[in-house]
Amino acid sequence: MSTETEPTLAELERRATRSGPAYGQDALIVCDRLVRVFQADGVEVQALQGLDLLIKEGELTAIVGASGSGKSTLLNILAGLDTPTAGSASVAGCDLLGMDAKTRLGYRRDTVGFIWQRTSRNLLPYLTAAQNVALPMQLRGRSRGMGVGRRGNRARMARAAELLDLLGMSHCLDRRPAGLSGGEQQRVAIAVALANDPAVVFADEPTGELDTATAEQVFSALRTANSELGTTILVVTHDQAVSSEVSRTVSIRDGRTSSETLRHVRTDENGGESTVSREYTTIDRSGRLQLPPEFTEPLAIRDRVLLELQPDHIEVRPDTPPPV
Ligand SMILES: Nc1ncnc2c1ncn2[C@@H]1O[C@H](COP(=O)(O)OP(=O)(O)OP(=O)(O)O)[C@@H](O)[C@H]1O
Repeated sequence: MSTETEPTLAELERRATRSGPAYGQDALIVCDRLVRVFQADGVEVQALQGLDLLIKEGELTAIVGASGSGKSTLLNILAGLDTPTAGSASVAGCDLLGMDAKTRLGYRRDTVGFIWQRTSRNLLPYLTAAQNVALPMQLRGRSRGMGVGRRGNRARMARAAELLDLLGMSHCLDRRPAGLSGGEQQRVAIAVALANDPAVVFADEPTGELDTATAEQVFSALRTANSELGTTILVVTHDQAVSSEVSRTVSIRDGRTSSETLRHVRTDENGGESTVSREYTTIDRSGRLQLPPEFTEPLAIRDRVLLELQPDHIEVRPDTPPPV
């Protein structure tokens, strides 16, 4: 039997604090070792296998991945529609695991906005574009100080018109969804998602039903919302080409983040602008690194590799027999 006394809770807390800043303390969205296991016909499916993700306030990020990689599972958790089996997730300081039904409702109404792939899920067919945008403000009630009655209604319609104008949709204020193209409907849906000034907007395949040119217009509206209003936006899609539309793309593979592409605009000495993109591989919180098949396959790397620390990089070599 051990003679050592057990550390007190205060001591454990002190040790935890001493180990440095908390994971993701400056991020708006924090996913920490998220696991989601489904049971289907007696078979266990691990949709998320310890997914780590940090998103800072003001970022416009796309999550991409093949079918079945876990994108919808992640989005459902972040949207407050599902809870993880293990791990933790928070959005704008809201702990997504510890919410009761009332808090969850408030979270979905005030903290986050949604754009779904099916336009019919985003807009009510019997309301005009402006009325659709005003509706979430009305449902939120008086808390935002827009007042009640006619004055409140005027204030809501004015804000709806402002948002639609920002997204290049001022010509559609009084049209119902049936009188709008698919791309126009999605741009109105962006205004609806922004109506209550949410901290984050989640978009699930928002351009899935659109052709390439129209999809570009929708992404341009998302970029405007991000740059003009500062709203953090997370788009989930299986379309890898979306990388050219956003500044950060995070790839998911087998329920974990695997790689990232960051893009930024570089200005040369003559004022000319060009876009530079860089690809990164993600290291998870345990130091695990996923080597992409484009790197492992040509070198026949399989079970293990040789690592060598250099002053400014790490060398990764195939496991060849040592020289005799
Ligand atoms: N409710 C569920 N019950 C059982 N298995 C599920 C459930 N939801 C998702 N899965 C499984 O979890 C894995 C991840 O699914 P998910 O829908 O998150 O992937 P995805 O990347 O969004 O795919 P897609 O692009 O096709 O929508 C898949 O193997 C899927 O079959």
